[in-house]
Amino acid sequence: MSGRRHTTTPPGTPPTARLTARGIVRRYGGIEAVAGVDLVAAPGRVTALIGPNGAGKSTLFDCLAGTVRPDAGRVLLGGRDVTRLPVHERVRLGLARTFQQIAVFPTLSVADNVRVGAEQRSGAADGRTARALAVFGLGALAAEPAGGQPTGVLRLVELARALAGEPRVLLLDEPAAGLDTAQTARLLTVLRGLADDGMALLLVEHDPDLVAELADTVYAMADGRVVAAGPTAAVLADPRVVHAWGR
Ligand SMILES: Nc1ncnc2c1ncn2[C@@H]1O[C@H](COP(=O)(O)OP(=O)(O)OP(=O)(O)O)[C@@H](O)[C@H]1O
Repeated sequence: MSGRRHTTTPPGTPPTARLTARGIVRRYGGIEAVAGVDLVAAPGRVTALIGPNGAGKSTLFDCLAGTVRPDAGRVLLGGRDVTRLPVHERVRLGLARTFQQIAVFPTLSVADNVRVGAEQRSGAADGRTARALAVFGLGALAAEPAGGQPTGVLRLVELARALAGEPRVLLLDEPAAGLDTAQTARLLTVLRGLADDGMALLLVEHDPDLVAELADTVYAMADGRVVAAGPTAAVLADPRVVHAWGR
């Protein structure tokens, strides 16, 4: 996933970037959905955000992606404060995301869905579209309408669309949901490869086996706070995580 020359990333911007959350707070009425969270998603690493339902994972994720504005705290992308930047500006700086609820354009072809991601950057979108389709083995379905595809394929289309913008930081909300065993295996290989090439990956994930296999670093949240953070094996064995996650 090289090809910075194809992007509109501002000149002098390094090809890799760290995503940092500092003291993020987000309230809904009387609830502190996120109650002061620090987090780093580093280049070349897969970072997982885990925790029980209602822990605040999605809210934090949305604060990082730009769809929710935090009440306090800062979001830094490659050292730049993006806290007040809208989603499309963060995308331009190299941030991409996928959604828990699959969001594809059903009337567009598989390829045109992926092209939407490729066109987030200037330059030849054809090449980026073709590469992203190939990464997920979607070439044979390129001309088919997305609307008729099974959930597993749609999940891959969404991932390919995020990848087609050649992001520096990729946020993934339960990326393997709806995938079969073979698709999940392929996904894990692709995601590992992206991290090994220098991308920073942050995923919200409920499946402990997937986290154990893929993540380098884990942040465990409960009640809006990080209750444990560090290397995957240590966090997954932490009694607070076992208790809060109900494992
Ligand atoms: N738009 C909203 N309006 C009101 N309350 C919200 C809103 N979004 C989230 N909350 C509340 O904030 C808290 C954290 O929710 P959030 O969805 O971030 O948790 P989560 O860890 O992502 O849960 P899940 O794993 O079920 O997706 C919950 O108490 C939830 O009800």
